[in-house]
Amino acid sequence: MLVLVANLGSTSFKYRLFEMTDDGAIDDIQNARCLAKGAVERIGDAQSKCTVEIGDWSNELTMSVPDHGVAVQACLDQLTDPENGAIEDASQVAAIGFKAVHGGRLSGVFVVDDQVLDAMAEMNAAAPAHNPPYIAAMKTLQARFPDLPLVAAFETDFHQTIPAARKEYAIPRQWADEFHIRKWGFHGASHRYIAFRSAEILGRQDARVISCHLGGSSSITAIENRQSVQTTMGMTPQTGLPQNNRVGDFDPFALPLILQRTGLSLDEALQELASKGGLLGLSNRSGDIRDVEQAASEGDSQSQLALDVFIEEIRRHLGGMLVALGGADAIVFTGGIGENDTLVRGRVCAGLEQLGIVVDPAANEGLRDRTNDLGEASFHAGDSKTQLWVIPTNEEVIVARQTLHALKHS
Ligand SMILES: Nc1ncnc2c1ncn2[C@@H]1O[C@H](COP(=O)(O)OP(=O)(O)O)[C@@H](O)[C@H]1O
Ligand SMILES: CC(=O)OP(=O)(O)O
Ligand SMILES: [Mg+2]
Repeated sequence: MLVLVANLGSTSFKYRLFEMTDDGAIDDIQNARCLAKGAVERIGDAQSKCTVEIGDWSNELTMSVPDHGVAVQACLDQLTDPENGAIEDASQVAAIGFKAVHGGRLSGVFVVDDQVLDAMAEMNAAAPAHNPPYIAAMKTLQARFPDLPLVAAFETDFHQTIPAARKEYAIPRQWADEFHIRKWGFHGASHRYIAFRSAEILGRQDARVISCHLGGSSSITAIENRQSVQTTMGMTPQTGLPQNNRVGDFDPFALPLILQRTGLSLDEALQELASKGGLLGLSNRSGDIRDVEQAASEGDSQSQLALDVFIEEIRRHLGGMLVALGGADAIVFTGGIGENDTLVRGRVCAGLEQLGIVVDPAANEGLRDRTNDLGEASFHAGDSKTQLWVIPTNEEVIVARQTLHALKHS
């Protein structure tokens, strides 16, 4: 059975086509053969990088990809390309699984129908960078392939195990009960993959792991017994760490002042916080950490500050996670920044020897030369009580297994 997985990130579009030969459990992450994968980075920029790998054939090109709709179309064209494609036409695919973000009252895995689309649309204002492109992509695909099941695996699902004391806001009770205002948490597919994969690497199911997913969007999750017990994102993916261009944690009582002084409406101010905040707002240059680091190294003080705030926020939350878990067996870095950014990893883990966290700087610097075939490597010193790892995330395999599970059991 072929399952196509679509992952629409805040800055990217990624897809993988899997061949699934079983109907086993969601945690059977080694049991899915990837036939094709592709990605578009820096969506919306003049220069988006598009990569594709199908069997032995691979290609990379730079072009303008203005939005996720164009990216989804390009993926279908690549997959069905008569010369290098993986399939002749989309009817060979049994289902498309989506790494869907916010379903509000719906948290779990669902075959997409009007009710699912309505629940997602109710959350458009809460997840403006994510839900509208997902809904658009789902509607386009529904219209084009009416017989093809679409499955939404919501990111919030993995965080259902967080205890009440760590997910309730201190707000009037009625708002929480009637409007589902609480910390939902996101990046569930990525943190779940890290939970399963780190348990395999550490050889224990009961490990205490801190998963740092740092990318266009970033969040940290504390994991115990392969379950989420604390996370940084809240009611919406705007909260927690500063994101590429979204604000992160912020005091709502600053809003009246902003409205008064700028003359913006509430909607306009929220739109700015969700598109001109984060690394972009702080640096006043770019939401991409590669640009921010480059500018900081050339002496741009605002970019340096953006980097420092990002790192301090990661460390603040890391402290909270370490206390929640009573210490960690491993800290894992993943996502576009976590997997690639030596400087961020080194600074996040620096000076924590008293807590039993000791970096091997040479191992961190030379990590790329030591990875296994999944791109994984550790960078802790021999006397570190906590292991430090880079584990490239594989959100798509989690969604593929969830999709298979939903099809077999719906
Ligand atoms: N080589 C690199 N060094 C540092 N950061 C990188 C590198 N490659 C990608 N990134 C960062 O990763 C981000 C994309 O991460 P990703 O997890 O793919 O994002 P998302 O799914 O949120 O769109 C980019 O915005 C960029 O800042
Ligand atoms: C919250 C979320 O899913 O983030 P992204 O896909 O942008 O990494
Ligand atoms: Mg992502």
